[in-house]
Amino acid sequence: MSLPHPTTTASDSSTTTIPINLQPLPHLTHYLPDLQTHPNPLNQNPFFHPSPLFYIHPSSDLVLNNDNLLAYHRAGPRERVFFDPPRVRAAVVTCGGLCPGMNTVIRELVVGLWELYGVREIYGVRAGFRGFYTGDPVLMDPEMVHDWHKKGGTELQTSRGGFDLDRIVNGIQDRGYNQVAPSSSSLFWRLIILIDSLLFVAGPKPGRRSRVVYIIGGDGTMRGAVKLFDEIRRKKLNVGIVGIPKTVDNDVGIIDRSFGFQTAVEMAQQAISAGHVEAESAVNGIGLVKLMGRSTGHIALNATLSSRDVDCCLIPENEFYLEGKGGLFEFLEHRLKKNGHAVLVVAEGAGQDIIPRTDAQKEERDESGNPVFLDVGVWLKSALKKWWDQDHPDELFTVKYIDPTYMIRAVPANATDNLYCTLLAHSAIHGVMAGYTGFVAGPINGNYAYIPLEEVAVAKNPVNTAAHKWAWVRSVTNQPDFLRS
Ligand SMILES: Nc1ncnc2c1ncn2[C@@H]1O[C@H](COP(=O)(O)OP(=O)(O)OP(=O)(O)O)[C@@H](O)[C@H]1O
Ligand SMILES: O=P(O)(O)OC[C@H]1O[C@](O)(CO)[C@@H](O)[C@@H]1O
Ligand SMILES: [Mg+2]
Repeated sequence: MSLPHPTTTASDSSTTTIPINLQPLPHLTHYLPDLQTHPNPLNQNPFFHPSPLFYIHPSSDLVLNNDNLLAYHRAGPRERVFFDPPRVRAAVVTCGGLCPGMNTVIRELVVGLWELYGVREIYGVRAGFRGFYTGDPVLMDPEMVHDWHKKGGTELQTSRGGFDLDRIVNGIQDRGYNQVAPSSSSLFWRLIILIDSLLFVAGPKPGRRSRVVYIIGGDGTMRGAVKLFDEIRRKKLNVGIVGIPKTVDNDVGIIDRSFGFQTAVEMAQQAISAGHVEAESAVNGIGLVKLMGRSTGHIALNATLSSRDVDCCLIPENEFYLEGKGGLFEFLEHRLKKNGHAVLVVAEGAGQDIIPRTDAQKEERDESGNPVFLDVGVWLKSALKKWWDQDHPDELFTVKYIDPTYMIRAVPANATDNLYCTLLAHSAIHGVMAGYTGFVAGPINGNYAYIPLEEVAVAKNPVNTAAHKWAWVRSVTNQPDFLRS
């Protein structure tokens, strides 16, 4: 199959022919045509000898997305690389909320760059995008990061807001980091790096340093990364930009799922079990568990399916109502009569349209511009009590509200997510080294691919309430569909 053509055709030995649209992927040579290539340093690795099938060849360079029949370049090492590893200066940054596995991705980027490609200058940019123009970067090596995969959070710190494009690009351009890291903080090194920065600004010539920037973050971060990439391309800078999608909510589209999501679902089981125990141990007891999920209910949905203790799962994609026929109160009334207790799981973004709020509350945004939600759990608890007191003033009733919010994301990744993070990091490294830029590394139908950043930044991943998985939830819970008849 010939790859440079965006549209090709694949046919099998039978009669069907499927048109395949190979998504074009930005490459540094698109605006720096004279870049030199080098043999992949993996050829010189003393510990393993790449077999002929080790490198991705044009004939195997394709991952098909079954959902939209688009094809993407396959992730993996290429025979020739567009960076001279000893002259690479890499930066890693983490943005947005926490997610299990962030530290694993950082660790694997450092170890992979160091061990596989021989890169020795790997900087951690502190506290999100703003770290490109404030504070000191940290020089990382395998020894420093060796146990980071066992830690929750991000050792580099993270933040929301602070996306100042000019200052970020200037930060990268003027060497990126205004302070030399500890191991090279002598005046001599400062001078060398200053000269190097001036040469870098002068243009990409053989022997000059190249930058690669690994940006770990969610949908907002990817939108910022697109702007950063566009500006870097406009300025024709020899800087590779790669995004690694991170979102505990699993709200980034195209890829199969985001790292840390499964760990979060696993952690959510503890909250649901506690809600179940509390509910069962009370007369007319309700266990109400709020789980993360700003605009998507994937955590609530998956936690419900795995737990089987849940009577009703409320997600942002499926509007619900409280009173009247087919409403939540009527359903709970039946469940309490039948079982004596009920467990309710609600995603934090659910019901936001029906919670009363002031005009000021409607306008409230966080530093990144995301809407600030009211607490659906607190509101539901109070609404449930009011309803019961009104309809059953003489009967006992208890609502135990459990809000494990940060507990499900501020933990180390589980084994599956750790493996996933490793593959993501290595995929990202191979792609950048091969000269690709402005892309995201991620799995599509189980195969790791390189997807243009622009596509990922706009691709959302809502729960499809018309699809099988939501029908499965409803068959497990038998909850109402909340479609007013
Ligand atoms: N449209 C945008 N353009 C440029 N930068 C953006 C944009 N949206 C968000 N950002 C920046 O991206 C960073 C992270 O964004 P945000 O806080 O929305 O988190 P996120 O990446 O979506 O992660 P998550 O929602 O999973 O926690 C912030 O520094 C924010 O300023
Ligand atoms: O970390 P913060 O700013 O409190 O944001 C919490 C939000 O981050 C997320 O974990 C990821 O977007 C959401 O589920 C949640 O609404
Ligand atoms: Mg987000």
